[in-house]
Amino acid sequence: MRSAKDFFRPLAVGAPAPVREVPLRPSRMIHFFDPGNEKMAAKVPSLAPQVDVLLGNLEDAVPADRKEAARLGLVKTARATDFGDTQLWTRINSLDSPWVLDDLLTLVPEIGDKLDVVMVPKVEGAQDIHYVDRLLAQLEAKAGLGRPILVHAILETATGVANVEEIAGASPRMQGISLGPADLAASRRMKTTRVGGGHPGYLVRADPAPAADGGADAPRPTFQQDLWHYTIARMVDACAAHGILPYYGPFGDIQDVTACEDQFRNAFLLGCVGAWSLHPAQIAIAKRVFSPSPQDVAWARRVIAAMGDGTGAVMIDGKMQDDATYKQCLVVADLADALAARDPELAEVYAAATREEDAR
Ligand SMILES: CC(=O)SCCNC(=O)CCNC(=O)[C@H](O)C(C)(C)COP(=O)(O)OP(=O)(O)OC[C@H]1O[C@@H](n2cnc3c(N)ncnc32)[C@H](O)[C@@H]1OP(=O)(O)O
Ligand SMILES: CC(=O)C(=O)O
Ligand SMILES: [Mg+2]
Repeated sequence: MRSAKDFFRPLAVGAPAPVREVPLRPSRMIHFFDPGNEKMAAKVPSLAPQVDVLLGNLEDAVPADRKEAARLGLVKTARATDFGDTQLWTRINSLDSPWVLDDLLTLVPEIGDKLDVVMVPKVEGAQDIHYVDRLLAQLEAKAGLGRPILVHAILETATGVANVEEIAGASPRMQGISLGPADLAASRRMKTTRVGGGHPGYLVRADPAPAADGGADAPRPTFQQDLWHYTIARMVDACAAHGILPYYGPFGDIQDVTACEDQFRNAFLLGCVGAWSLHPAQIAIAKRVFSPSPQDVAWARRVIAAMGDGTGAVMIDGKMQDDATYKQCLVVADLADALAARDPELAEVYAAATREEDAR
């Protein structure tokens, strides 16, 4: 293991210094597009102002015989597009694939100055991050880049989940982790064929009713459970412990916008900052879910104002507030401020709700 003293030294002579804090830029939706698909790539300039992150996908969903076209398409799109303050990410091919080396050897020199984050699939442990970390440093030095490209890991193997804490802390380059429910299900030999979401067979059943209410013959309600709760919670803790950001990944049933919203909201409430959008229809869902509600923002701001220096206890509308609720409210209010800085419409919605709360 590297000494803590060396952790923030560049891994190659001439490479930019590692970041000390992950930049908290809004990333409510990581919008996937296939850069080799000309129709999709043509939509990038109009999508850029609508999303927080655009991700050129080179891995799964890109056919094997289109890998090179996707890589070159990403170079072309990145060069031709003004992304404004929208981030540009890429998902490279997996580290055991025949394409990943060329992905990195092409992208860093060609568009390294435009790439914010490289997403690495099927990460199994710290060793995978260390490999990418050193290679990126060498390539950044060679390309003369002035800032480091950050790294995002997909949690999608059983071994990766077992090692999630060491992955989260493997490098100052680590920006965040996304849940990859499809590959993870396969790796664990789960018996679901969906991309994320629940399964009607994964449930608990109420006890039989008392004899007076029909006993064993009475219907027994069932309650569907969340297949992903354990993994998301573990991922959130690992990320929070290492100061990086957790994300829910993809929801494959594009037409089921209701269940998509539920899955995203569960992740938001548990601590995730965003999710992937695979189709334009999922962009608005992620934007809605991962922006705190105006009522929650107004309430949080009211508690913060009432708590002064954040210590002690006060009563607001019959509810006790203290140092801990103050911190909870700061999470919501700080997120709202960051989103409002990027989105004037949202800023106005939050301001109006705050005025209304203050007037009560
Ligand atoms: C498990 C994982 O690894 S998940 C991550 C990997 N998967 C992906 O990246 C998938 C990305 N998404 C897609 O490939 C597509 O959305 C699909 C295949 C799911 C559906 O595509 P289509 O059948 O074309 O959907 P649909 O007909 O509804 O598309 C409507 C329009 O949106 C466009 N569109 C669809 N998805 C996207 C996208 N992600 N970005 C930009 N435009 C898109 C289509 O090109 C189409 O354009 P048009 O109206 O000009 O013809
Ligand atoms: C996200 C992803 O890659 C997966 O679910 O497999
Ligand atoms: Mg996957």
